[in-house]
Amino acid sequence: MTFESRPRRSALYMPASNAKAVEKARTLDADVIILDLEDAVAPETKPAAREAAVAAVKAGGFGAREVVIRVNGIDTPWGAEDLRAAAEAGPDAVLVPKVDDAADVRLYDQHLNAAPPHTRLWTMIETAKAAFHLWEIAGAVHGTRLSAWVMGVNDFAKEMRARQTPDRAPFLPLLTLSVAAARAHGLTILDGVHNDIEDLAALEAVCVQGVDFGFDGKTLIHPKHLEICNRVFSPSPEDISWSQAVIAAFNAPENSGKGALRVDGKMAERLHLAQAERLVAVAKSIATRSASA
Ligand SMILES: CC(C)(COP(=O)(O)OP(=O)(O)OC[C@H]1O[C@@H](n2cnc3c(N)ncnc32)[C@H](O)[C@@H]1OP(=O)(O)O)[C@@H](O)C(=O)NCCC(=O)NCCSC(=O)C[C@H](O)C(=O)O
Ligand SMILES: [Mg+2]
Repeated sequence: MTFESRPRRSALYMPASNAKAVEKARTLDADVIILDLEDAVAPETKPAAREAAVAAVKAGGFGAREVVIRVNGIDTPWGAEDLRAAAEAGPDAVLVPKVDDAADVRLYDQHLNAAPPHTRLWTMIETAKAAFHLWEIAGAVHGTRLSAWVMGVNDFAKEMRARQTPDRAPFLPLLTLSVAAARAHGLTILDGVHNDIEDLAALEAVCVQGVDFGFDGKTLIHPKHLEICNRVFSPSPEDISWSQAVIAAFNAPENSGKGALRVDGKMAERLHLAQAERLVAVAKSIATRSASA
């Protein structure tokens, strides 16, 4: 069985113009670093931020962390040059904002023609229009570099004029359908940011909610959020030991040909075996990642 087991529990945004934050990112326990050129950067600083992002990618030093550049939209004064520069720098991925439909994905993909093959296309899901084109946007994975979605709950709330309540009730349909569309097309999907820097209990609650939804990880805006996010999005010791027991049970010769088993007092079917194999693979990649940090 093949599946993406690379950990993407935490993806930390920072303004690419903030040299101190970018330097700090090389030491932080984030699976993904997102060098932002879009909303975190003021218009007058955008060209300098672009240069800084390119220089940071070229300089490297991020270890096992994936490095992503988030560009400005193609309909802005900076988008085309951001895309050209990002393609030339060749980060792990280029994250594009405010995608409305599959045509947008294909357009951005064309702008990355000159990028090296390892550079993937990630898109934000954050517009009201996108909410009605999730299936088509995810389907654009075929024939393009698209490989991941990132939820942009701040922009979505702005467009909807919705309030960001602690239970995120206004966004539950979008979050569920986005995970379903992403899974159906084999995309990685990361949850949106938690804006309150200091309320770590609320952060933990939304991380748990993100895991419950099936997200692979969460985007973050502050290093303080990393420990909680990494912990919550890692398989727990109990999950790992249950998964190992399920794998062992299905591998036992006496169980060959059986579809359903009792494991530690619970029913396990072959669909649980597939889940268990994935969870153990994810746990192994997290352990490998931690050992190399
Ligand atoms: C939100 C912040 C502006 C807060 O900044 P500040 O109050 O200055 O932070 P601290 O003083 O607490 O910082 C302590 C140290 O940590 C470093 N730091 C802070 N934030 C980051 C970061 N994101 N990455 C790396 N390092 C960081 C500081 O440099 C301090 O270091 P030291 O002095 O050595 O102790 C700030 O946190 C920030 O800019 N965050 C990121 C904002 C951002 O990128 N926003 C864009 C993405 S969110 C979004 O747009 C989502 C989506 O599109 C949607 O629509 O929802
Ligand atoms: Mg946004």
